[in-house]
Formats: sequence, structure tokens, C-alpha cells
Amino acid sequence: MSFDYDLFVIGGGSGGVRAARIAASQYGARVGLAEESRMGGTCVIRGCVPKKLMIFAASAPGMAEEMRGYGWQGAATGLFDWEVFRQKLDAELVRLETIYASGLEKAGVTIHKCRARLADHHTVELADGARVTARHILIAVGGRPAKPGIPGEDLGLISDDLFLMEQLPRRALLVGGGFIACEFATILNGLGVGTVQAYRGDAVLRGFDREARDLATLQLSTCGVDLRLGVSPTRLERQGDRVLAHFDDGASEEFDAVFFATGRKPYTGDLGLENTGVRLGKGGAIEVDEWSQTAVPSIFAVGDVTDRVNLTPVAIREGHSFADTIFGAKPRKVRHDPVASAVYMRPHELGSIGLTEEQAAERGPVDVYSAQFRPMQSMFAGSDAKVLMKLLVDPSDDRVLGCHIFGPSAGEMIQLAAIPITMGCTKADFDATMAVHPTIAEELVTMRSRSRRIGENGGNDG
Ligand SMILES: Cc1cc2nc3c(=O)[nH]c(=O)nc-3n(C[C@H](O)[C@H](O)[C@H](O)COP(=O)(O)OP(=O)(O)OC[C@H]3O[C@@H](n4cnc5c(N)ncnc54)[C@H](O)[C@@H]3O)c2cc1C
Ligand SMILES: NC(=O)c1ccc[n+]([C@@H]2O[C@H](COP(=O)([O-])OP(=O)(O)OC[C@H]3O[C@@H](n4cnc5c(N)ncnc54)[C@H](O)[C@@H]3O)[C@@H](O)[C@H]2O)c1
Repeated sequence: MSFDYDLFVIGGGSGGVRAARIAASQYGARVGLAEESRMGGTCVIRGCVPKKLMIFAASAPGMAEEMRGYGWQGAATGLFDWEVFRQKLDAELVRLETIYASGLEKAGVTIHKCRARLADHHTVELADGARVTARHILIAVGGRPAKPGIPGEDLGLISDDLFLMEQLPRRALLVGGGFIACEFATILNGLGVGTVQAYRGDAVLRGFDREARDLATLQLSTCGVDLRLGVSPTRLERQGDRVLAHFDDGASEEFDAVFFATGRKPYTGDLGLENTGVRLGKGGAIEVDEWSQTAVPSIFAVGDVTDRVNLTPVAIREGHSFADTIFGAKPRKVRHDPVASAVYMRPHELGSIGLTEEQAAERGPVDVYSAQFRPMQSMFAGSDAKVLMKLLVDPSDDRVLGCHIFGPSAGEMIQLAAIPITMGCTKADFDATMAVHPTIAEELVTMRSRSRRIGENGGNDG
């Protein structure tokens, strides 16, 4: 049977673009790709990139405050001009979008600028009316923000909306305590928006190491965010051009904007999956095996739509491995553990890899090396903000099972710590490494005595 394409990719985000480009440019496959919105997907257009640029913009007040502590009398930020920033941001996103599209075109990929859905195991229907066939189909459609399901929630915004706002709200409510909520709270607060963050739990960033979560929670409330724990909105109501939020503790309050950062769901609706044997799992994620293959041999899926580890580098690696395996005769599986990540808060970020202390305790005896201290740079300026450096070590073979850093540029630090930890290094390898002085990161190679042993006799023997 002959096909129009060797590969048809649905979705031009992190995973889809990489798979299409590698299959076409390195292995000579005939590739088509459909993108219904802007090329680059969530990360480039409404995620990692604009978010991080906003975090940089939002760092100014903290920097000015620190410099005043160094003797720069009257150091101040001046006035933030959202319009100027927005125009620069838009131009940058257009530049990146163009690079993604031209990279695909140069590789020989045919781009279809429209929505696609599956008609059968080898056929894709395009919104422009075309029907194309392909030997292999890759679903890389990503995820979409999920609202919590409360009355009036249509009055609330989602993360995509922050990047499109004509002007910043004066006072905003952020709902949630995950990656997006904590980063958006940092952005809004840093840009001068009166920010209330409502989170139903007792500490933000559930799933991360508890000691790090406690520091992140403390940082949000001490740097100006009105963080309300154990509270959720139950209903939103329009109040003129503002929104009235009712909370489950009986309180009600008006805001200029309400943002929901209450998780994301795989974007599998109206994709024509009912015309195929592709199976969906928990939360609507496409079920795949270790080769990213669905229940249908000709159909594969990568990235957030499979809800494995929802991060850009993971989607990219899955897309690349798929192309190597299917078109390059180089079978390559993706290792989903350990994967490092960072939450970009200010002044301190959270960088993590591997097991948390709580997960390690469930697994068996684990030695915890943990240090909290005030770093030289901010302490000199008068700040009480504490850094956390933490290693979790298996006493049976000395292997480092986890590393958690809460501190300035923790994202950069964890990237480097992730190399030896992914290689399976031991605590003795850290100890044998000469320190770089004076740095914050030197603490990782100078922590000699363990803080506690956990998971032994179900307890903690200090
Ligand atoms: C606010 C925010 C901040 C983030 N920050 C980070 C970060 O700092 N670091 C990090 O690693 N990750 C971050 N992420 C997560 C990261 O963006 C995702 O993990 C990554 O983009 C997933 O890539 P993907 O290829 O699976 O999907 P996506 O990048 O979402 O791409 C899917 C593409 O498919 C298109 N599409 C969907 N359905 C169809 C269809 N039927 N036909 C045609 N096209 C279709 C969409 O328009 C989209 O362009 C962030 C996410 C958000 C929301
Ligand atoms: N720096 C990064 O790498 C980065 C940044 C942003 C997003 N991401 C990726 O995107 C994913 C999605 O981010 P996210 O922050 O939307 O999700 P998340 O899963 O990290 O957090 C969702 C939050 O919403 C809360 N929540 C869920 N349902 C709720 C409800 N009904 N009422 C009140 N609260 C509710 C949860 O308790 C949690 O705090 C992340 O898991 C991550 O994989 C990564």
C-alpha cells in the first residue's frame, strides 16, 4: 500500500517538531505536520519561554532592594511599562516561531496550518478539507489548562491569558499551588500586581520534598504574596468589571482578575480517536508503551498528551527517540527517571531530581544530608532568606537517590548535579570533588555528616 507520507505529525509543539525534523532531515522520511495554532506549541508560545522572560522582568524589585543593602542609596526599579515589555515579548515569540517553522521547511517537512483529526489508522482529516494518508502517525497535541469545575468559572482566566493581557490587573487571585501557580504568583507580585494565592493544601508544590516546600511556602508569603492556605474558591460572580470570588471559609472578595492554575489535561477531545483503536488511560491520557507506541501499531504519541513527565525536554527526547527508532533503525527508549526540574520563583528557585525525603523513607533506610543557611549575597544585604541544599543517600551502596536545592539559580545548579546523579554516582563521589569557593553550590560537596537516617524501623534515628 502506498501512502502520501511516511510520517504525519499532529501538533507542532516540543515533541512533534523534534520528531518531524529528525525523521525528515536525518532519515529522509516524507513528513507532514499539522499545527492548528502557532508553531512551537505551549513551551514557546504560552509556557516556558514567555514565563521565564516575565520572571526576569519580575526580579527587578528584589534586585533593587538587595542593592540598597549594598550601599546603593535610593536604588529603585523605576516604572514598569507592560506595553513596552509586551511588544518586545511578542517580537521574540514571532522570532522563535519563525525559527521553528523554517527549521521544519528546511528539513523538507510539509506544514499544514490547520487542525487535524484521525479518520482511521493511517488517515488524517485536515480542517482545510484535505485527507492525507501516512504509514505512521504521531500524536503530539499536548495538554490544555483544566478549571476546577466551580460555578462561574468562565469568569476566570487560565495561564495562556497572562501572555495576552492588554494591561496588568491591579489585584489578582491565583488559584492553585503547583508549578504554574507559584511561578505566576512570583511574576504578578514582582510586577506590582496585588496578588492573592489561594491553595487548598497546607504547603505549596505538593509532590516535591517537604523541607523544600516549606521554604517555598515561606518565601511566597514573605516576599509580598498574600498566600492563603487551606482555602479554595467555591463560586465566581461578575461584579461590574471585576470578579467576586466566594471562598469555602465563608469569605468573599473582589478581584480585577482570577487565574486558575489548577492543573492541565491531555488535549484528546475531538481528535477522532473513536475512529481508531487508540486507548485512553487515567485523565484522558493516551496509553503508550516504552516505545511511545499506542495500542495501534501505526500510531504513536509523545509529550504531554501521554501524561508521563510533562516537561519540554522530556517531550523533545520522546519525539527524537521515536524518530530514531522508527526511521533511523536506532532503537532508543526514554528514561523517565530521574528527571530534573525547576520551579522558577524569586528570589530562590527550587531545583529537584530523584526521590524526595518522603519517597525515600517509604523505600527503606536513607541517609539525609541537609543544610539550611543564609547565603552570603543576600545575607549581607540584610535578608533572612534561607537556602536549602539536600542529598538523599542509600546507605547500602552510597548511591545518591535525590537532590533538592532551594536557592538563587537553583535551576542552573540542579542541571549540573543531574549529570552525576543520572550516572548513578555515590556520596563519596560528591565528597571527592573539590569545592569551588565561595559559592552556594559548594555545600553539595562539603556536607560531611548526615542530618538524619530515615525509613529504618519506620522511624527516624537522627
Ligand atoms: C505556563 C507554563 C509554563 C511551563 N514552563 C515550563 C518550563 O519552564 N520548563 C519545562 O520543561 N516545561 C514547562 N512547561 C511544560 C511544557 O510547556 C510542556 O511539557 C511541553 O510544551 C509539552 O510539549 P508537547 O509537544 O507535548 O505539547 P505542546 O507544546 O503543547 O504542543 C502541542 C501542539 O499541538 C497543537 N495541536 C493540538 N491539537 C491539534 C490538532 N488536533 N491539530 C493540529 N494541531 C494541534 C497545539 O496547538 C500545540 O501547538 C510549561 C507549561 C506551561 C503551561
Ligand atoms: N518550571 C517548569 O518546569 C514548569 C512550569 C509550569 C508548568 N510545568 C508543567 O506543567 C504542568 C501543569 O502545571 P500546573 O501548575 O497547572 O499543574 P500542577 O499539577 O503542578 O498543579 C496544579 C495545582 O492545582 C491544584 N488543584 C487541582 N485541582 C484543584 C481544584 N479543583 N481546586 C483547587 N485547586 C486545585 C493542585 O492541588 C495543584 O496545586 C506541571 O505539572 C509541569 O509538568 C512545568
